[in-house]
Amino acid sequence: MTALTQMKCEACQADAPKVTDAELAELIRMIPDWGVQVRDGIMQLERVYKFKNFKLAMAFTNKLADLAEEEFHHPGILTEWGKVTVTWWSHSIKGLHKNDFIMAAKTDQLLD
Ligand SMILES: C[C@H](O)[C@H](O)[C@H]1CNC2=NC(N)=NC(=O)C2=N1
Repeated sequence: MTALTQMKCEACQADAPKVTDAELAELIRMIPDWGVQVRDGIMQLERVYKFKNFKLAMAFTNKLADLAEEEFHHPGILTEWGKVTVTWWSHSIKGLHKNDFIMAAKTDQLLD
């Protein structure tokens, strides 16, 4: 199977299918540092990245913003001194699409 980081996000229409439970179980194993949260009934992927200070946290945030624009798929981002909380879900389907797993894997690559 192609690595998530080699894939591109597809345009996610409102009628696009959410990932199935089986797909979720397979995909979440590919991004072991990410967790699944449910907020207001919406399933989301979330990871907290730690940094030495605010400047480094902000630099990561800006790289993530560029990635989101490149893929036209956007995360929730909470940037604080020394940490950045990143949350991925698909607004259009109010849940998780494969795009969110692709973007979580690509977010991890920003640390390289
Ligand atoms: C208006 C709508 O949010 C936009 O068309 C795009 C842009 N970025 C997006 N990002 C995410 N995470 N989900 C979306 O459904 C989405 N849609």
